[in-house]
Amino acid sequence: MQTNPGWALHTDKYQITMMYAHWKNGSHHQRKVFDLYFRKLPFGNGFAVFAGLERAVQYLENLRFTEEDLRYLAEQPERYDPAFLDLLRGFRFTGDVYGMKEGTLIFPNEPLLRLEGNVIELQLIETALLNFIGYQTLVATKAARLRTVAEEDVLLEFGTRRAQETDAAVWGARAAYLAGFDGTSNLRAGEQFGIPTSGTHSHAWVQDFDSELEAFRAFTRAFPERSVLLVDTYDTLKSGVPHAIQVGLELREQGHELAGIRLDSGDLAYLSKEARKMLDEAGLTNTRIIASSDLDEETLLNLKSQGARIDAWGVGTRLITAYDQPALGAVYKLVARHRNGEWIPSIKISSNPEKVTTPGRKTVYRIIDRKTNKARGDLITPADQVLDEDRPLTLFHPVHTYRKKKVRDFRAINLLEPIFEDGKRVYDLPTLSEVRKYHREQRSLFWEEYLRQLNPEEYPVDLSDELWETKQELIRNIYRQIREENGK
Ligand SMILES: Nc1ncnc2c1ncn2[C@@H]1O[C@H](COP(=O)(O)OP(=O)(O)OP(=O)(O)O)[C@@H](O)[C@H]1O
Ligand SMILES: O=P(O)(O)OC[C@H]1O[C@H](OP(=O)(O)OP(=O)(O)O)[C@H](O)[C@@H]1O
Ligand SMILES: O=C(O)c1cccnc1
Repeated sequence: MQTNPGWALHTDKYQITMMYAHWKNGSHHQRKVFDLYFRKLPFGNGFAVFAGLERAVQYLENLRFTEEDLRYLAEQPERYDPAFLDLLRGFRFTGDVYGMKEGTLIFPNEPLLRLEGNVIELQLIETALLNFIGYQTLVATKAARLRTVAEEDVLLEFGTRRAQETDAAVWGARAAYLAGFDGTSNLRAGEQFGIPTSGTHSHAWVQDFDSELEAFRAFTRAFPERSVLLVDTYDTLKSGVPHAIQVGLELREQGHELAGIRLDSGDLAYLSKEARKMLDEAGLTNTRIIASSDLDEETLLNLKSQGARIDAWGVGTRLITAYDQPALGAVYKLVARHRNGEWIPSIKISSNPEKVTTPGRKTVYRIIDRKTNKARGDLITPADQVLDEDRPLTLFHPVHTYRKKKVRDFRAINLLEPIFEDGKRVYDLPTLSEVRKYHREQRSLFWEEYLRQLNPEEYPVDLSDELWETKQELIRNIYRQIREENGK
C-alpha cells in the first residue's frame, strides 16, 4: 500500500488510456475546450449552490505524478511505453480555467467551469473535478434548502460520524457553512477552514454517572457558561428537563446561565413546546432548545409548522450524505477543438433534446434588472461576446423557443472568472467568510419564487441567438453527414 499517494491517479483508468492513445497518435498537444456542468437540479430545488472550486484549485496547482505513481503505471498490463511515462514525470497543468465563484447560485446546462488546454491534461483532470464539485455542490445545495426553512434559527452540521469517509465530512462541513450553516461539530473542519465549532454532550456522559442529576452537575461544573444538556437519556419531560432546570437554577445562584438543553428523540414539536413552558415557568427564559434526530428540511419545516419551540438544529446524516439524492450527475463535455488556428465547435447529439451539448467556447451572463435588482435569467453566449447593456435583450427558451421576453435596463454580469491562465493561478481565492457573504448576497438577487423549497419556478437559462444558431447548424450538419454516409 502506498503511504503518500499523489493526486494524479485520482482518476479513471480510461483517462490515462486516452492520454496514451493520444500520445501514440501524436495528437496529445492538440488544444480542446471542455465544459463542466450538470443537467438537473438536485432535491427538486430551484437552484444549486456552486462549491468545490477551492479544492479544484489546490488540486490543479499541485498536480504531479509521483515516482510511486509512475512505477505503478509501469506495472500495468497495458505496458505503457517508458517514453510516455517520462512525459508524465514532467506533467504540470498548463491550461486555462474559467470558473464560477463558490457560493454562486447555479442552474442546469450552464458551464460552471470552462477548461482550455492540451487534451491529455484536460482528460486527466475530468474525474477529480467531477468528484470534488459534484459532492460539494450537492451538500451546499442541501444546506441552502435547510437555511431557507430554518429562517433565522441556528443550524449546526453534525454529520461526520455518518459521512462517506473523511474528505466528505470535512469538505461537506465547509460546503454546509458556505451555504448558510452557522457551525460544525467537526474540529478538523474548524481547524482547516476556520468554521466556528460547537457541540453538546452524548448519552454516554449521562449513562456514565449513577444519576442524571449528578451527570448534569458535573458537566456544568466543567462549563458553567456553555453547557447544553442532553435531556432524553431516560425520560425527557419527567426526568431530563426537570433535572436540567434544577441544575440551571443552581448555576444561576453561582452567577451563571444554563446555555441550553438538547432534544434527540421523540416528538420534537410536543417535547420542545412542553420543555419551553417548563423552562420559562422556572425563569430560565435564556436557556435555548436545540434539537437533533434525523432532521432534514422536510422535518424541520414540519416541526416549525407545528409550532415547535426550537432555537437551534443539529443536522447530520441527511445533510452530509445528501441523503435523498446522493449524486449531482455533473458532466464534463468536449465543446471545441483547435484546428488551423481556429476553435471548431463540437457537439454531442442525444435523442433527448435536453442532453444535446451546447457547442463552442462559451460564457454565462446573469441578467440583473436595474430597477428591482433581481435576476431575470442567465444567458449563455460565445465566450468573447460582450453584451451591450444599452440595447434591449430578447431572452428565449432554448428548447421551447416561443417562450420569450424582452429585457431593458439591465446589468449583465459575466459569471465565469479567469482562474488559471497558462497553468498559473490568476484568481485570489476568497476566504470562507467572504464566500459565505457572497452566497448570501447572490441569494438576495433572486425572487422568492425561485428560492422556495417546494415546486419552485424554473429560472430561465437561455442561449444567445448566435449560439442557438450555431447549435442548430451543427445538428443539421451532423444529420446531413449521416444521411450522406448512408447514401440517402
Ligand atoms: N413532531 C414531529 N413531526 C414530524 N416529524 C418528527 C416530529 N418529531 C420528530 N420527528 C422526526 O421523526 C423521526 C423520528 O424517528 P424515530 O421514531 O426513528 O426516532 P426517535 O424518536 O428519534 O427515537 P430513537 O432515536 O430513540 O430511535 C425523526 O426523523 C425526527 O426528526
Ligand atoms: O441524527 P443525525 O441528523 O444524523 O445527527 C447526528 C446524530 O448523531 C448523534 O446520534 P448518535 O450517534 O448518538 O446516535 P442516535 O441516532 O442513536 O442518536 C446525535 O445524537 C444525533 O442524533
Ligand atoms: O454536539 C453534539 O451534540 C453532536 C455532535 C455530533 C453528533 N451528534 C451530536
